[in-house]
Amino acid sequence: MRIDVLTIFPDYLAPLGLSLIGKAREQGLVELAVHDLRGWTTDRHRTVDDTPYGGGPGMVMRPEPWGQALDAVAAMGAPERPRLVLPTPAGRPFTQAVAHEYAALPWLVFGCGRYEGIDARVAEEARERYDVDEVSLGDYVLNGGEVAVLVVVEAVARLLPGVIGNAQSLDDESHAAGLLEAPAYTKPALWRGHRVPDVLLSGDHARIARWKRDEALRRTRSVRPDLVAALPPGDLDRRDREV
Ligand SMILES: Nc1ccccc1-c1cnco1
Repeated sequence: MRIDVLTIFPDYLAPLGLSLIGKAREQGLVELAVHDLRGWTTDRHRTVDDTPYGGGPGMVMRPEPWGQALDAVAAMGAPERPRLVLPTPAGRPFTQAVAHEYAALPWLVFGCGRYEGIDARVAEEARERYDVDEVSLGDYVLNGGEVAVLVVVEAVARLLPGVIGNAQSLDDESHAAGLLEAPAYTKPALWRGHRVPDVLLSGDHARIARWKRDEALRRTRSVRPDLVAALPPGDLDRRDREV
């Protein structure tokens, strides 16, 4: 997978060179390039923002540098047509399902907005050369898209074959099968008066699997009833409904 990131703060993306992603890059599973948007400005002050039409506080990112930058990046991998991912509070929710969707794509280009956002015509015009996707990580406000890109890249890259050592662990994680994962424990069996649930020390794999399923359901019902409601009807058996 090829990943390009456009930002006015390239150093913010430095963590993508560490551990998991760093290893994926060494293994040639991910090819990453971070581009400074100011490289496509033409004035002495390398201006990327301006006052908003219609008034209002703050500044908006100018369309010209974005247009030039997106032209240049699209040309780097032509004739492939990349997915342009624009993190924004006004986007569709980024979920594990979207992470899987992205992991199946050959080329992701991320555009990091700052200030009050990017001139709306940029996403509109980019549709000529990109499949454009505006995504939100949640209902809160960040100062820019860079941290959102770090989250999305990690969530996607770890799904690529060979990046995570034990692919099995991907199946048991929260959101993997639409439920939150069961509580996890390790040694010692007794810690400050708190014991590990006996079933986990029983060696009875069928009972352990059932306990994990029950706990996952119980936990999901408690903190994310919306996930239980969204499960396909066939996913919950009669016993599940009694948990
Ligand atoms: N608040 C933001 C500001 C700039 C770019 C993305 C966001 C964002 C993405 N998901 C939630 O917020």
